[in-house]
Amino acid sequence: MLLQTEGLTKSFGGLTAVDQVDFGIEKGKITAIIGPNGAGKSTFFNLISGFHPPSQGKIVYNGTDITKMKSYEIAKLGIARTFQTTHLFEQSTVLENVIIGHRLRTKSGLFDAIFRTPRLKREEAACREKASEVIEFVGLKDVENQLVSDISQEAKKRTAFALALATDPEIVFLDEPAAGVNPEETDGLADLMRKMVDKGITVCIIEHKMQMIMSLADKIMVLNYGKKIAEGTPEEIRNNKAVIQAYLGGGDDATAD
Ligand SMILES: Nc1ncnc2c1ncn2[C@@H]1O[C@H](COP(=O)(O)OP(=O)(O)OP(=O)(O)O)[C@@H](O)[C@H]1O
Repeated sequence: MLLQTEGLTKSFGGLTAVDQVDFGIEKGKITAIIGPNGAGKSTFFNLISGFHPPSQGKIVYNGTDITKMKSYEIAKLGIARTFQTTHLFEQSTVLENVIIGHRLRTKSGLFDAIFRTPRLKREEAACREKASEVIEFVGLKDVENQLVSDISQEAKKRTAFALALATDPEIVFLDEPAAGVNPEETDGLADLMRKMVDKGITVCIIEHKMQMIMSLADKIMVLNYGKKIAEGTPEEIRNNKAVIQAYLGGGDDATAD
């Protein structure tokens, strides 16, 4: 397993958002995390990417215990995540957004910026090159100089992917990559995820669009009230009684596409 959690738990006051979750993510595969609203999916992502410290349990990545690491240390190991498109700078271009995102993760500090050191110049050139490469990869070359406020929701999603890819990750965590886009655009984003896997990147997604998940994922984990209630192939999950009960019982919208 590329990434493994053991007894992973997060409590917020009296509420256990993630409850004793043991789960493994296999290298080179697409893994999906599903579950009714409030099931703990985003919190699970936040624990893995170091945005919240776990209350209990362990996270092991490539043999390294990352449980207590800070988010920037985890990012350096090759773990990336996307944020909602609302995190993009609307009044900057696609290219600028990707460059800024990349710059935030490179090393030079205020000293370099004031004195325009060779290191800064080298890093700027490398950032531009990398940004250009990932923009091409996600299919946004033709809109790279447009303001984010002027591009479609699908293109914003692709920009969010590009931001994550600019750090050269081994694994990317995508939080609802297809929320708010139409079925055709959803297919395009699914193709992009497959292309990422073909490039050797391991993909883990949270998504409510079941049709997409069922055709895309190699493995699915289902959370409900913070607990893992099932894991398996799409076929196994489709026929799992506990899963059907969780969705029907919760009146969730997850079956709608
Ligand atoms: N920072 C926080 N402080 C307190 N409670 C939180 C915090 N983050 C999440 N929660 C709670 O933890 C539970 C799980 O939330 P989480 O966002 O992880 O669920 P989710 O499965 O991603 O839901 P959705 O599908 O609606 O996005 C919810 O009850 C939520 O209110």
